[in-house]
Amino acid sequence: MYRDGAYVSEHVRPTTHAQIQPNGVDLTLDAIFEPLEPGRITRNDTEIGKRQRVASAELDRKVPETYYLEPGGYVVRYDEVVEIPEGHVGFVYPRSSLMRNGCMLDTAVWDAGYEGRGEGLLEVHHDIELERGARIAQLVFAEADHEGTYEGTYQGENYETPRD
Ligand SMILES: O=c1ccn([C@H]2C[C@H](O)[C@@H](COP(=O)(O)OP(=O)(O)OP(=O)(O)O)O2)c(=O)[nH]1
Repeated sequence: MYRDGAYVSEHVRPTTHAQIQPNGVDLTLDAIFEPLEPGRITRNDTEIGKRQRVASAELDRKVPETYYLEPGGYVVRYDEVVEIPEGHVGFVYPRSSLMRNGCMLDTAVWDAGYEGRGEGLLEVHHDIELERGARIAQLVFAEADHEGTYEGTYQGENYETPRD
């Protein structure tokens, strides 16, 4: 069974009322990165290739900061710290407005016990303007059996990353 948005919001911080949806909680955009060098995935190891943070558009000196993105693949970091409670698995979907504008978010499985500010792959098929702090995704929780809890590489990721 999927949990309701109010339950999910107890595990996402900070959360404003506007982020709480009937079936989940919207996640907002913090930073955007562009992969620069090849990464590597072997049988025993994973290496994330060097990447560069995308600067916000200087055009019009928009406040809050706004990113103007041309077609390509970008890695986005969400602003909220997410905690996946035991007995659950998390899934992130794109906000439909993103999709309707010709963009897509590709996401993987969010494991029970994971805590951090996660990332997703933003596919831009058509130029788009995204404000930093805009809602771009929605996190939902499904009840799930599991053996053990998440203890991988990304546990606690970006926890301390300052929001500059
Ligand atoms: O779209 C996603 C999906 C998952 N995660 C977070 C939550 C998840 O629990 C963690 C690790 O994901 P995964 O287990 O897929 O990572 P991995 O590549 O297998 O690395 P490791 O084995 O070190 O966990 O990353 C994200 O930030 N974005």
